[in-house]
Amino acid sequence: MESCTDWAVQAVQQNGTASEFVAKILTSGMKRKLLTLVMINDGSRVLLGYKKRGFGAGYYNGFGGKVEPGETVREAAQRELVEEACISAQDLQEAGVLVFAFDDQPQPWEVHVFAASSYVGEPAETDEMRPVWFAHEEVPFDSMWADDPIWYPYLLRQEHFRGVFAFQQTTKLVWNTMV
Ligand SMILES: Nc1ncnc2c1[nH]c(=O)n2[C@H]1C[C@H](O)[C@@H](COP(=O)(O)OP(=O)(O)OP(=O)(O)O)O1
Repeated sequence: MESCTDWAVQAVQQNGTASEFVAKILTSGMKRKLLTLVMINDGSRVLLGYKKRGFGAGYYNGFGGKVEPGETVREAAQRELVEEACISAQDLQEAGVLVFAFDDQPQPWEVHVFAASSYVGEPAETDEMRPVWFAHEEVPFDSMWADDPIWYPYLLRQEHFRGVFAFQQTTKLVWNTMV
């Protein structure tokens, strides 16, 4: 894996930050952890999964996870969607990239977000996720990661986005910028 994305490092340097650890983590040349996130959007609703276990348990989110060795990011996105929601996207499009720096995780995370409007299969509950449709105006941000309300508007407008987010103690969002 490469060191952290240049645009994220530049964004932090140009905008400054209240959180010293963000600059330190992103400019240290530390390897990043690659993850995926797939958002199914039928034009008026999004399909979210209620995370039943593991990282982010208790939150609604898109479907995704770590990119495994030997996989492309796109292959990982398709695999995670099948594993977590039992569906396969037919029109997977790159929607944006999110970089997360944590004060309590050893590496920055780079999450590649994809959007799709059509799929094969029927969304079904798995060990990890319970899928639920939400109207665009009823997305349950109170039960989601704190960064989500910042980039969802771009996703719903189908505008490509890149964001950098700093979290303390895993879930407390302390700084962000959209690039
Ligand atoms: N802050 C934030 N906003 C939006 N989405 C996310 C975050 N943090 C996150 O981790 N995510 C997303 C990115 C991934 O899609 C998942 C987390 O993946 P995870 O379940 O840890 O990965 P898996 O590979 O499925 O893990 P195992 O269960 O197999 O260990 O949340």
